[in-house]
Amino acid sequence: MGQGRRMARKQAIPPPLDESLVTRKRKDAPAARVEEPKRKRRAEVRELKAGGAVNGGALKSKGRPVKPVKPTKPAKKVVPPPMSDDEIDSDDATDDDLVGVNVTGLDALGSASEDELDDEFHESGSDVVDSDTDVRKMGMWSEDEDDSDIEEKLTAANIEGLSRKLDMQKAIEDAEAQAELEEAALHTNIAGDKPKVLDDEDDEGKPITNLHAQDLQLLRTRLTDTIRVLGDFKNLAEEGRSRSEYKAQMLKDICAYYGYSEFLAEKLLNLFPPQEAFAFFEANEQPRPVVIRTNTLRTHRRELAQTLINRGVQLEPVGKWSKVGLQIFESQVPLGATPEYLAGHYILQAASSFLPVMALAPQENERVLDMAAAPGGKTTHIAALMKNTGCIFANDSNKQRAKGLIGNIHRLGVKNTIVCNYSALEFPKVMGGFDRVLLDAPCSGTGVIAKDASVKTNKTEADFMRLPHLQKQLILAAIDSVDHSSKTGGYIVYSTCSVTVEENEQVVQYALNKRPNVRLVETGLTFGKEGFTRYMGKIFHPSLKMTRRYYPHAFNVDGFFVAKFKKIAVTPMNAVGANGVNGVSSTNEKSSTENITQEEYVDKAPITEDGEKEGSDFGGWDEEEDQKYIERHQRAQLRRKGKNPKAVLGKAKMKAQGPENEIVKGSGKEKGEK
Ligand SMILES: C[S@@+](CC[C@H](N)C(=O)[O-])C[C@H]1O[C@@H](n2cnc3c(N)ncnc32)[C@H](O)[C@@H]1O
Repeated sequence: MGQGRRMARKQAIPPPLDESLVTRKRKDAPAARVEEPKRKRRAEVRELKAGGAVNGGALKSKGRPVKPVKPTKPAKKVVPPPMSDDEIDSDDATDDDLVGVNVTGLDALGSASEDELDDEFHESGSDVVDSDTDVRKMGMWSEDEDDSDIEEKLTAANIEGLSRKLDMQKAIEDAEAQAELEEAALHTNIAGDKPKVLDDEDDEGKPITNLHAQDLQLLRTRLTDTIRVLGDFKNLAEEGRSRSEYKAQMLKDICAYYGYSEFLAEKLLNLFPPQEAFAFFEANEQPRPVVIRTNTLRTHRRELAQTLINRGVQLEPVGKWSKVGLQIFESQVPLGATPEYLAGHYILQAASSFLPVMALAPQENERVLDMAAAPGGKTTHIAALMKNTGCIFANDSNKQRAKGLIGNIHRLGVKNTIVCNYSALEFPKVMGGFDRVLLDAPCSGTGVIAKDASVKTNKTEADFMRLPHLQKQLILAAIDSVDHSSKTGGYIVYSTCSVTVEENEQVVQYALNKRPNVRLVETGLTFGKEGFTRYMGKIFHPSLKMTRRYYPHAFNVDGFFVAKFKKIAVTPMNAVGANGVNGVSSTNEKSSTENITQEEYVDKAPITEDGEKEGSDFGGWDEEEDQKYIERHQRAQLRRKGKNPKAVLGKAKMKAQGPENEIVKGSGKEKGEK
């Protein structure tokens, strides 16, 4: 996605990322987005009022039918969100994405008027900006306060103005919504007992082809009516109409209204009950909150927050689940060009991108492989959690993207990482024996449609054959690269920014089938929906419950999937290179893992959030550990040359220890003696 699309979107004040909506059962689909239809309806009404004809042609299923709603007041002096450093994780990402930051000339972040902003800034300024010394004296975030204190104080420090604004906004929105509902009830059949779902033909029986703004609103009404009927079919369905008729109608309307290809719309629709599907499609029309991740190799979150607040950034902690994320509400400075950004104190990173790394829970001094690493959002997070110790191999098959990865590694002060440029399929032949492996796989990007709307139409059936095939081969390579006997690890995390079952549960099931030496384990993540154990006639291993799904409508984060495996034995010889076409067990098939008892494996190394660090800003090297590796390498080299490592290295060691040692420990000959 180029910058243009992103820049064209105004970032309204987003709701906070909500991990409180933890739902263990898919059926408990949250009604969290009940507000959404209202919002959309309001947007349309505003368009209609403004006389803005919405592109009727879009209803012929081209592109997005609803133009982005312009803010009512022009936004001034506010700087928009730059693209995330890790933006568009899908493999379709272009080099533009690697630039990752937006320095100048961007649209406004938020739609508040200058006056409003001035007020807020003054407000926060009186608390924070102008009284820097006071704040520091008070210790906005003292070393010993607990997390909740920290979050409360951060919020209190800059959010007062914001919350007043939100209150006002909410009051206005509520009033508008009420008026609209009343207006809508007059025009539509919503108020009726049994909604008569609209036909595709006009009164004269001719097909309605060229729909305009009003039609679009009617289309939306039909969509919501259809969903209502599907939610209570027995009582609300019209006589003689079947459930599948209503479903087909819903699919058609989703394609027309949101601009999806029928192929993809159906795939996504099948993931949810109708009401939740609607919430998902709606959420894909809204940008996700802008989030930055504090680079704890360089700074603390509280210091970073303080500095950014002083620069006019309105922010708050991303949620209790992360100690390093900050959600940005508004900014008067370009977030991709602040001195702190350039000094590597933070990286722009979607909140959901934190999750795979948190699940991986890398430990200090481990050897970690990041198989598909560019542009490095997750690699640099791993490095921070490892406090720059141990060794990370950050691999990406795309050389251009690997350059962006190197850039981020340098900017963020990562010093324990080696970048390599192989197809990850070549692992473990290139290298194996890792304590942990992250496979953030190339995917279709159906979780990030809000960022890249082209996904709506450019994904074909071929993509959903090609990508899962690649993902399945990659996951086997990831498993085979891990050292099952690692004292601290032996874990593999598989993640995608897609929500399709083909790219997630089916890939995981394939891995379980082909590698009986791995088990799924809990991700350790505190929120997220359970992965599917059944889907459209397919049955997956019950442990798939331990995988986690993230949706924009449920948690206000990008769509994501995270699975964590523990490798418990070497890969059996007969499993190596196993190349089944489809590892998914159908209702009739028995999974090869079904008969294996599911022992419980718990990653004893907990997710060590990197909010607090001790010692130097740059972690440090473990000299002793390094020495061991250097010596091992030297010994191997000497042996290859046909020399006796003991003799050569022993001599060198004595020399290094100084003349006294040479005399004492030597062969009795003093230095210089022949
Ligand atoms: C989802 S993105 C990775 C994002 C990255 N983990 C981050 O957090 O910044 C997927 C990456 O996989 C890379 N890729 C695609 N096929 C690959 C392969 N066969 N081996 C290694 N990398 C591959 C793409 O170049 C792309 O950079």
